[in-house]
Amino acid sequence: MKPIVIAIDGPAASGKGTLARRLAAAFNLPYLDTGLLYRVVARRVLDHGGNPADPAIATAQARGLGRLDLGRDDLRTPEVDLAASAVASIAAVRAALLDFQRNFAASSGAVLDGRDIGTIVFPQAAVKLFITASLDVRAQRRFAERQIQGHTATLDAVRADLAVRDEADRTRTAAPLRPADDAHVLDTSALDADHAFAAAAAWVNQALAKV
Ligand SMILES: Nc1ncnc2c1ncn2[C@@H]1O[C@H](COP(=O)(O)OP(=O)(O)OP(=O)(O)O)[C@@H](O)[C@H]1O
Ligand SMILES: Nc1ccn([C@@H]2O[C@H](COP(=O)(O)O)[C@@H](O)[C@H]2O)c(=O)n1
Repeated sequence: MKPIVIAIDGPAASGKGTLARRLAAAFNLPYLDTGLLYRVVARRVLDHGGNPADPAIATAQARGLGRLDLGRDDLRTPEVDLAASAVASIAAVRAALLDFQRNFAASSGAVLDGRDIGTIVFPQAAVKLFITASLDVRAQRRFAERQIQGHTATLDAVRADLAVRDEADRTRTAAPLRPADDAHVLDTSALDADHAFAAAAAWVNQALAKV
């Protein structure tokens, strides 16, 4: 198969990562969760006692990011959720992370998920998907996930965290969250993961038939 890039964007907990991992396995492509990059930058700023909204501090941490940082097990806390959204609104942080994302797909193609993959990182991607679901459905899914992991956050707190991040991600000046003009939009509010995968795989096969 010719290496292709599959770009997947959407709001928090919409199911991007679940879908991206399945597509990567099915089409034999490497997978990058780009949210992790912003989470690592945020984690590093917090570790140094810095303010995630401070452009100089956040950009310095983004420039020093290493591949090993992505394996940290302390990147998915509520504190890091909000700090990641803060560092992600800084244009210089985003610029510092662009090469990493593009290099990731350079030799073999890739599936990447995030907020600006189809609009900024890979505007020429062979397939662009925008995965969404209602706030209530996303909150319920994330809440259930966090309960299994033993977290104590309430459903209301999880919903509030998602709403705050969505608003910040959609309204920022730097690479705001939005579907690319040529993205396939998939609302998974009433779709389980198998049906979401089937719809997305059909779009990928359509695109592959053209390359
Ligand atoms: N179509 C679906 N139906 C039901 N549950 C789903 C579906 N897709 C994903 N999930 C579940 O919803 C939760 C969030 O999914 P996932 O982590 O893939 O979202 P995400 O968009 O990648 O989130 P984030 O932006 O925080 O990285 C997970 O528990 C996952 O198992
Ligand atoms: N391409 C991306 C990916 C992520 N972000 C920001 O990071 C936050 C955490 O991302 P998750 O996918 O792990 O939820 C997210 O809220 C965004 O602010 C981004 O800007 N661009």
